[in-house]
Amino acid sequence: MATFNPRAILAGNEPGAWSAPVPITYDQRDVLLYAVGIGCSDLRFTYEGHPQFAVFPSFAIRWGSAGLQIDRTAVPSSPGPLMIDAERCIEQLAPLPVPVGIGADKATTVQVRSRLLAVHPRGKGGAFTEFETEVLDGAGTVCMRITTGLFQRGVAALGDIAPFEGAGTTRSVKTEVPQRPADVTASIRIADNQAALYRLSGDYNPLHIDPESAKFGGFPAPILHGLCTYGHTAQLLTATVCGGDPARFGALRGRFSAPVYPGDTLQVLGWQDRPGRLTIEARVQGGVAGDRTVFNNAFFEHR
Ligand SMILES: C/C=C/C(=O)SCCNC(=O)CCNC(=O)[C@H](O)C(C)(C)COP(=O)(O)OP(=O)(O)OC[C@H]1O[C@@H](n2cnc3c(N)ncnc32)[C@H](O)[C@@H]1OP(=O)(O)O
Repeated sequence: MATFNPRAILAGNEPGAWSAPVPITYDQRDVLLYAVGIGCSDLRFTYEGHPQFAVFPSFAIRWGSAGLQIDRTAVPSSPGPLMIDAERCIEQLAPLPVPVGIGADKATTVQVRSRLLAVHPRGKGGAFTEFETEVLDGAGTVCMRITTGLFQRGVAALGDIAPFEGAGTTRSVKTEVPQRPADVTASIRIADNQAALYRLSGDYNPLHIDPESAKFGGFPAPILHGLCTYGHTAQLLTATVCGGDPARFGALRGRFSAPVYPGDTLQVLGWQDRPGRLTIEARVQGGVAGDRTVFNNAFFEHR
């Protein structure tokens, strides 16, 4: 029977060691493809000839846990479609460098390092694992700080995993949505082929395209990447709250509380809870899975 001891790595509930930084290179095509993958239509993010062409801040989200060699004596795994994205936070400290063209010679390079933050058992034989990632530009400035939360489902049923004690300090937050009407609302229909488009940014998990994999994962149809939901939420908030200015994006955190399907209409609601910060929730009405809250325990910080 597999046993896990995250305490061996997360002694005193402190984060694990940082990985060695890994270089990651991207060009304008990667930036453009990501922007359309999250439903952007603002030319600042979708046209390299725009005078304020910029990398959309959540572009970095794909690098969560980059560089980390995961120790499987500490972190349970669940195979393929049974592992799902659970939470994310991205904090922008400085803009990501903008590549000057398309092709390897025009690409820009950042350094990315990660560390393990926490591993905790969750009911029904599941586990919740969190990592922290930093993205550094060529001058060594930390541009982005990312927290990645993954939910390993069904590990007990699959691997008969012995109960284990959690370790580390979670970054999860609980937020209550006010009863009053939202101060900000924005919505977008997720295109039928959005997951097929988003996966071209590098997340080829078949859960998002192959009906058989979706069935194995317990879903009636392929579900949207959590990071695609996150990106849509981020771009709607940037457009609505920040006038489309990426420099005003501070941080976006939240939990993927229920799956989104291509064809759903995503509605993002925000309640100003203090200057520069909104409590956020995203909802879907109807569709394959009926009315549901799909992104909660969430906030957006802006400048
Ligand atoms: C590689 C994959 C890529 C992807 O992109 S996957 C697509 C994006 N992700 C999703 O669509 C996930 C949507 N979320 C869900 O379907 C559900 O959400 C979960 C299956 C993750 C969990 O649901 P359930 O098993 O019914 O859990 P519970 O009974 O509601 O809660 C059990 C404990 O787990 C915590 N929890 C629930 N959801 C999450 C989450 N998303 N992230 C972190 N923790 C979660 C709760 O708090 C609670 O814990 P406490 O008993 O200690 O209170």
